[in-house]
Amino acid sequence: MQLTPLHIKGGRPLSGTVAAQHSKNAALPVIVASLLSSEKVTLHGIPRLSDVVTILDLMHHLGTQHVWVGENSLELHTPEILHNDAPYALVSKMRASFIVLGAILARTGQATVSMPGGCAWGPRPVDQHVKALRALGAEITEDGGNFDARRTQALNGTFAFELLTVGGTHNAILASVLGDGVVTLENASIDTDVVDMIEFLNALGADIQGAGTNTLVIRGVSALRGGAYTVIPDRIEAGTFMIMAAATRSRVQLTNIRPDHLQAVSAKLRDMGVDVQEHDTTITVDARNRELQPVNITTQSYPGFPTDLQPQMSALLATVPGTSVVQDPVYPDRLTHVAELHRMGANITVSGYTQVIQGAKLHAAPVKAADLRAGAALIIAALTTEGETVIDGVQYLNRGYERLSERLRGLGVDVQQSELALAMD
Ligand SMILES: CC(=O)N[C@H]1[C@@H](OP(=O)(O)OP(=O)(O)OC[C@H]2O[C@@H](n3ccc(=O)[nH]c3=O)[C@H](O)[C@@H]2O)O[C@H](CO)[C@@H](O)[C@@H]1O
Ligand SMILES: C=C(OP(=O)(O)O)C(=O)O
Repeated sequence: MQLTPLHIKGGRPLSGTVAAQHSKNAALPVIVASLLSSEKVTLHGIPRLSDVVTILDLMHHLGTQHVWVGENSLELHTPEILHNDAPYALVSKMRASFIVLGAILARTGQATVSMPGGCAWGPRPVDQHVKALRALGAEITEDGGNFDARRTQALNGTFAFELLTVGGTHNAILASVLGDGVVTLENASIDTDVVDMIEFLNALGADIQGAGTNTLVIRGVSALRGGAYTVIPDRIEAGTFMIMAAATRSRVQLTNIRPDHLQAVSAKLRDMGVDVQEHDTTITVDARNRELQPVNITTQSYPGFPTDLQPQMSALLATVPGTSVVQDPVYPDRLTHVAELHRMGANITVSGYTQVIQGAKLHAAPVKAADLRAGAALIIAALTTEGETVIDGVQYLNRGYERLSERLRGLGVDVQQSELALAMD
């Protein structure tokens, strides 16, 4: 869907308080995990995002009935799986959809799921998802861009991931929860979004030990019951607002925060000279009257500095005098923001996954987001300029930021856009 561009007039500080939304990347797997129960599940803290609409379309195809029972609360019910397949048209829109493979396989013993579509910034393989399921006893064939997975008995045994993968860990857990097997996953992801899905599944009666460590032990159970669960706050969205406050030399308070999930971001902003104060569920970022310092950043799996905040941080550093080096080995091609920042006067040299950034004063320009976090980076850059920046590609922002222009306005940003009316039913 093509949406009207954002028009942002920057050059003035932000102020006030913004409540972080609940986590997109935790909500999506929790929604998918509800497929493992035939009973009703109520989820709170589901952000109203286009990615949520996409996953609900796919769930509808699989046999899930859903109803919004509050602004951010969703009731899901999958009495039975009506279709064992996730076709390309539904999976290609969003890579996270691929984890329905494990869930359908667990519930029915057979699943056909299309290979996830190529992402805006480069290749994102699923070899570890497939290796894990095969090692645990599933038969998987690949034909015409589809994976066909079958199991004749419950998954069982041990698999050690060759690298840390959030989605691969989600998929292997989902495939192992039901049945009479015992699965051990080694070198599993300790990402907050994996821990959240495990806590949700355990609340429904699953037996998964080791959440937040690299070794997970999943003892299969015969069925999951229904229940209610609240998804964690969105650390990436919160981090985006923190970086925005630093870039505009402002003081902003964030509520609905898990400060422990944002340690790497808080530490980097403090290294730059920003005052970051943490309380139980709030963070206050104060960069007023500060001369920020350049820093070097290398992305890592959680709890390291997240790749999902790399473009935003690069935009901030593009305005900070001195030389910063930003490296993103997690997604070496995640660089679509760079050419657009160049249009705004940024001095960024790219070599492989390394950006060498010389801070400069940016100016307004028409720019285009090619993916979600690149769009956020362009907003951050626009807020530092005096003129009006027109940002196209708004549909990507609606994948991950709830009511964004309204919330930016709440912080004093001069932003114009026809608000997106998402079809959320
Ligand atoms: C919807 C969602 O939650 N998306 C997040 C999730 O994506 P996603 O779950 O796709 O990311 P992964 O953690 O799987 O990817 C991490 C690294 O492992 C590699 N890899 C992954 C799987 C595999 O089978 N083979 C392989 O080589 C990837 O190319 C990447 O270099 O975690 C990423 C890393 O924190 C975030 O950027 C995404 O926002
Ligand atoms: C990259 C992201 O999402 P996805 O993995 O769905 O592309 C993201 O949330 O930044």
